[in-house]
This record gives sequence, C-alpha cells and structure tokens, in this order.
Amino acid sequence: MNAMSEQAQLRLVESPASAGADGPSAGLIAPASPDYVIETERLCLHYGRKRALHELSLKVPRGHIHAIVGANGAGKSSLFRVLLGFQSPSSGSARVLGVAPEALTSAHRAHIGYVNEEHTLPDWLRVANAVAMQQRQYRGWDEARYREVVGNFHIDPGQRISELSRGERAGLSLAMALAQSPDLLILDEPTLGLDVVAKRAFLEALMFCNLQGACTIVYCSHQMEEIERVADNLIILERGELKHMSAPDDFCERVQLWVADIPFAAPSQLRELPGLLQLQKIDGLTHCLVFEQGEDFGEHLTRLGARSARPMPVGLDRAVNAFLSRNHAAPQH
Ligand SMILES: Nc1ncnc2c1ncn2[C@@H]1O[C@H](COP(=O)(O)OP(=O)(O)OP(=O)(O)O)[C@@H](O)[C@H]1O
Repeated sequence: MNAMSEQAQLRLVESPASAGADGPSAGLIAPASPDYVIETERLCLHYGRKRALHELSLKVPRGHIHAIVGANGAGKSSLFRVLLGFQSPSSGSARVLGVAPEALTSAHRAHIGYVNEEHTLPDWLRVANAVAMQQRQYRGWDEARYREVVGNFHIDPGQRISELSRGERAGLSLAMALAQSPDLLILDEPTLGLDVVAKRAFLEALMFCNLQGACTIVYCSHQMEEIERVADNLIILERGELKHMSAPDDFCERVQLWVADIPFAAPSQLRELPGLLQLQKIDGLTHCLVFEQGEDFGEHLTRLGARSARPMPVGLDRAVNAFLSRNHAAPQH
C-alpha cells in the first residue's frame, strides 16, 4: 500500500478546512445512481512485465453483497487500487458510482468506504481523535453503528492507534468505514486477523448495513464460509480475468461430485473426462469434481467401466477451491 492510497483511504490527516471546496464536509455531492456501482471495460493493468488484470469487463449491480474470490495474485487488490484511483490502468476503462477513478473528487470519495487488509490508520493518533476527525469529515456519520461494531473490541479511546493489536485495528477501521454510511463499501480481506467472535460481529454488521438497503458491499476474501454466509453474488477472478459471476448457490449447482467405483480405468483416461476439476481416489472409489456437466455425466463413467456412479452436491468452499485449483500454479518438478 503506497502513501497516496493511505492518505486517500481515510482523510484523517486532512482538516475540514483543508478538505477544500469539494471536501466531503463542504456540500456533499450525491453521486449519480447508476445501475452498476462498478463497471470496467476491457481493463488491463501491468506492473512492468507482470500482468495483474487482463481485459476485465465487469459490471457489479447496485445493492447486495458481492464477493470477489481468486487465488493469490489473481488481481483482486489490483482491481480495487485501480477503481479507487490509486493506480492507473494500462488500458481499458473503469467507473465507480458512475465516475471514472481519475475524476473522483473528495466529495465522491465520501460516498466510498474502503478498508484494506493492512488496516492503514495514522499510528500517531489516539483512537478518540481519529474518530472525532471522521465524525467531522462525514455528514452521514452513524455513531450508533460505530459504537455497535467497535463495542465488540476492548478498545480504549485514549489508546494510540499504534498500540492496538492487529484485530483491534481491524475492528476500528471497519467500524469507522461502516459508520461513514457509504453508498459503496469496498473491503479487501477485511476479517483477516479477527477472532471468531469479532468476525461474526463484523459479518452481522455488514448484513445489517446491507439490509438497510443503502450500501452496496464489494468484498474480497479467501474465507469461503464467510462468503457462503453473507454474499449474494460471487465473482471469480483468475489471473486478472473474470471467470465466473453468479449467486453462490448457482455456482455450487454447477459443480458436482461424482463418486464412482471404477477399478480398472487408467488415470490418463479419467483425466480426459469432460469438465473435470479434480480427481481423487478415496477408499478405492474415484471422486471426480466436475463443472457444468449434466445428469448424463454418469454415462462417461459407465463407458470407462464404472460399476456404480452417483452425483453428490458440494459446498461452496469445495466448489470454489476445485475451480481455482484446476489452473493453480504448481511447483515445477
Ligand atoms: N507493485 C507491484 N509490482 C509488481 N507486481 C505487482 C505489484 N502489485 C501486485 N503485483 C502483481 O500483480 C498480481 C496481482 O496482485 P494482487 O495483489 O492484485 O493479487 P490478489 O488477488 O489481491 O492476491 P492475494 O489474494 O494474494 O492478496 C500478482 O501477480 C502480483 O505479484
């Protein structure tokens, strides 16, 4: 996270006077209400020779909780950096709340909450001062929501931010972002480092904000059980490309586990099965995780000599992991 992004994330170091005429406390510009909170068109980002985003065309509709998943290095954080204007794309275009990232003013940014995994907050400030500055910055500040979320942590308002534990820092930045009452809340691995109770409190706060209908939440995480619980929409990125977007349940329905008794099929034959995501031999039975195959997939197994074969549903964790691992980087031998 570079210095510019830290500054833009939370303008805690900016006094209301220095926020300028377009500052959030100086006349809140209501953003247009486009149907999509995020739109990208053939978005590409290269860091030197490293490709982070490739021809990414994505439309995230207003409302609901959207989860972006992908393996390490899939481009999730890079996408957020481009959307928030911290990083210029190599080509293509993006719009956030209908505005191009490079055209986002302080007033627009007041409608966008952002929490990153580092939970960057000014270390030298005391918690109470940081919160007071946020209260002044954001007209829509919701004190009750702030207290509800921060109340799950034993944070002393007199403590310096540098003295907080990782989890407390996470809780504080989440509470401040939620209290800002943003139209769009972008969260980059927000629950990393939170204990079970704090995680649950945070997820409940997210769902509550979303139920109130005002806030669209776009959230990237590797924690599939969380996503299963809160997300209405699942977006899968792979090496900077959009691979899938649907409701999590729809995605699960597309992945099936077939358990078959095929004693004599060669592994090379099994690996040729259509839609194969993952192949395992467990207790003498062949387990095939397959993508977008119908009920007639069993016929393929029968042709390979299966004595029995039955499909079984799979949970989101297994479905997403199998989908991502089919092209996951593996060490060269
Ligand atoms: N500043 C940078 N310089 C060079 N390469 C970078 C830089 N930032 C990211 N990358 C590369 O861009 C790709 C996408 O990185 P990004 O951080 O967006 O992935 P991610 O999906 O957020 O990963 P993770 O789940 O591990 O946080 C990776 O291959 C990464 O190595």
